[in-house]
Amino acid sequence: MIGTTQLKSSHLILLCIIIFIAFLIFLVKRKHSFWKCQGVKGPKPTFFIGNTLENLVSHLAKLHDNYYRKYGKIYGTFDGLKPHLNIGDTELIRDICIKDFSVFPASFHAIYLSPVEENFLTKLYGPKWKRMRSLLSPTFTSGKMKKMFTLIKGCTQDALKALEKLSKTQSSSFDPRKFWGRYNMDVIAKCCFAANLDVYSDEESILQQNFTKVVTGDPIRFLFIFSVPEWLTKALKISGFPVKNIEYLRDLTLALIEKRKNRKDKVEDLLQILIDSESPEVDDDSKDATKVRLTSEEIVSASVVFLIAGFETTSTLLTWACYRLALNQNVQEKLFEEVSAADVQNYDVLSGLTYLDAVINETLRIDPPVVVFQRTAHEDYTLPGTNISIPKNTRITIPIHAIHHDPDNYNDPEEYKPERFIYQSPKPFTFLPFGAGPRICIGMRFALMNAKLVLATLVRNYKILPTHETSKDLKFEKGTILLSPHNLKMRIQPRSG
Ligand code: HEM
Repeated sequence: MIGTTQLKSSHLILLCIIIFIAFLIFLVKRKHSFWKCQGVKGPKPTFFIGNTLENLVSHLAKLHDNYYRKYGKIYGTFDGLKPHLNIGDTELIRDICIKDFSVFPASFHAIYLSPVEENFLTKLYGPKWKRMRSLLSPTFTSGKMKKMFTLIKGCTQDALKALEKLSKTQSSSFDPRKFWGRYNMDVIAKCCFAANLDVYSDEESILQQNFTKVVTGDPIRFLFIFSVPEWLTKALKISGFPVKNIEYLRDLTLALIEKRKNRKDKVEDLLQILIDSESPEVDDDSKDATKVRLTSEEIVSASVVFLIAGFETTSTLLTWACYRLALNQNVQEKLFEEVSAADVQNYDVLSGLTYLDAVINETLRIDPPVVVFQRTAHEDYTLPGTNISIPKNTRITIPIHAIHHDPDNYNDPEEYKPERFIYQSPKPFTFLPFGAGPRICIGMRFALMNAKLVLATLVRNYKILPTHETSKDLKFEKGTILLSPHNLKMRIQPRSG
């Protein structure tokens, strides 16, 4: 009798477990049929985790290039159970980034944020973003860029000295990624933190170590945040960047701000521009704009975000420019002709060099340093001209690399041809290295000025050459949204002597 009762209750438990598992499978399958039901193609999601794993095991550029080729300009993926839409259609990109910006005001999704990160421009949206963006935008006008040009010229001269040393070594071979990383750290340390670092020495100062930790980040942590549901990162309090190192930079900047307040002579750097910055406050309820300044804490956040957003992006651009010039000696010679006949140390002359501009643009097209950018829907939305509807909080990815390599957008997209930027302009929303719309990269002008100056200086003085180790079929670093080449080597040869 007892035996039969036990058997019955164990059967009941087993039945409950089976029903529960069946219900779970049904629920997951239903969630994962979201795109199929709307006729949107895409890679098959893995049970429960969706397409998150692919982000970890392959590089984002290659992954999206494959999806784009296979499924077309609109494809659906899943972050866990959450639908994620990927859009390469230029009309829809315009709608999302500009026309319906109010529906898509945020870029990378805000998750758990440490106090300094809370004011990062990249993370803000709505009125807070509007205010911060309008306070920071005047920092990058051409007048301000001209003022900072002298400071960057100093960094370029130091880079030239380091290259001279390098060219005297037997192999004169170097890792461009490492070299441009050092150069760019020097630029940002001088412009944002008034710091003189000995970047070309092998010993790292404590400040440099902190910079390195903040900019290198942790790819696994980043991808985790990028891919998993928001509640999980919030619950685990996983912030995007190493808090201890960010706090070190905060204390340094706060001390600098105090010091600057008591100084009569002004230094022409980004930090000073931020301290001096004034702009009409954006107040949706009032038509009377009042002048406000950035608070010290906001200046700290701006300096740190400029370091994070500007450091590896610009050095990646310079790395690819060297690679493409080394493999395309005819392009390099044409560039040499232009820059050797011009006073590249003059801001206006440099800005007017058409071939240099085309070389930089073609490098940004073929090897965009940032391979995707994102928006998040803050309301339910139906994509114009389609029957595709997305719920509030859906993330949208714009696959920059895939768009730049689409033969519908560029003839012979795999060929490196700077001329294509001289004789015609790209079709709207097909050239997106700095994103698009009101959230377009705020540091674009600074990055271009910096990259043009140092590249022109390099090409005037040295020939960039491949080594036997320079592969034509490079591998990329995984776990990053940057297009970082893996294990790249290059050689330089002085032009004179
Ligand atoms: C070649 C160099 C660079 C590239 C390729 C690049 C690319 C990008 C891209 C793709 C975005 C996203 C735009 C969007 O969502 O529409 C972005 C945003 C941003 N970038 Fe850059 N960037 C570069 C250099 C810099 C520099 C030098 C700085 C600062 C000094 C900077 C600061 C920022 C900031 C603060 C944002 C966020 C803007 C906002 O959300 O309002 N970037 N960048």
